Amino acid sequence: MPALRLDGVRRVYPGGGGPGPALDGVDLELARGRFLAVLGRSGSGKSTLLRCAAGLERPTAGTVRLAGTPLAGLRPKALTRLRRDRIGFVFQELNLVPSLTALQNAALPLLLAGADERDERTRARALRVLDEVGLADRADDPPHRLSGGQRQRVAIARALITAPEIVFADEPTGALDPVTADEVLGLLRRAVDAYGHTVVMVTHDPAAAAYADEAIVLDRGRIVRRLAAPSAAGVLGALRAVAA
Ligand SMILES: Nc1ncnc2c1ncn2[C@@H]1O[C@H](COP(=O)(O)OP(=O)(O)OP(=O)(O)O)[C@@H](O)[C@H]1O
Repeated sequence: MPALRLDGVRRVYPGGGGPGPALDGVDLELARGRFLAVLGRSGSGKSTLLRCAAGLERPTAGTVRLAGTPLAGLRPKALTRLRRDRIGFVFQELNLVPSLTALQNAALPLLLAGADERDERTRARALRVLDEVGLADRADDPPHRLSGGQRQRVAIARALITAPEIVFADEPTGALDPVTADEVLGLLRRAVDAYGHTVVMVTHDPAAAAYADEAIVLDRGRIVRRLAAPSAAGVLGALRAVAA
């Protein structure tokens, strides 16, 4: 069963948006343990695709299935629970909580689900994911004592802590210098290779897309290119072809 499946997904913003639908009949299947990059020009529908796939927005038509579960059939509470327990998010707007330590930030999804912060198991799980991202020694530091790349690594630890079915990342390296971006991408790659996670990442950067197993290019809400084992040059060529 695929980790994610979209059939005929369409998203129209009533009274808003560009000239056509934000998503215009997207079919997509992503197997478990795969890393997908989503590219396309500004306004092509990347973030809308991510939000619909992650159950943050309901498509106007079509179906989204997460590990076989159709999201449309879920009541709001069940959808919230699914998002909390089975999906990891690395979104730029979902920043870390400044008053919490790295460890507490990483543990946040467990704490929100009712876990006790003083519980040794909660602490151990948070330490384990911080260790996975190479930050176990910074567990007690608040975000302001960490660099941008380290903060992004804490955000990845937080996304991984529930062992989610799928991780959605929206421009996870957009604000990072190339070397730090490379580290963060390497980490996402390792999460897939070493721990079997499934990752969907929106990016503008062909070099970032080269870390993925597959890449898709959107144009006006449609998938217009699919690349297997994408190279940076191949992705750039596909983006140029779409722009032409
Ligand atoms: N909340 C909204 N209300 C109205 N229109 C929207 C909304 N969100 C997105 N749109 C429109 O839908 C289309 C796709 O937007 P989307 O944000 O998915 O593009 P994107 O490819 O992620 O762009 P960018 O690279 O600039 O982030 C655009 O025409 C946008 O104006």
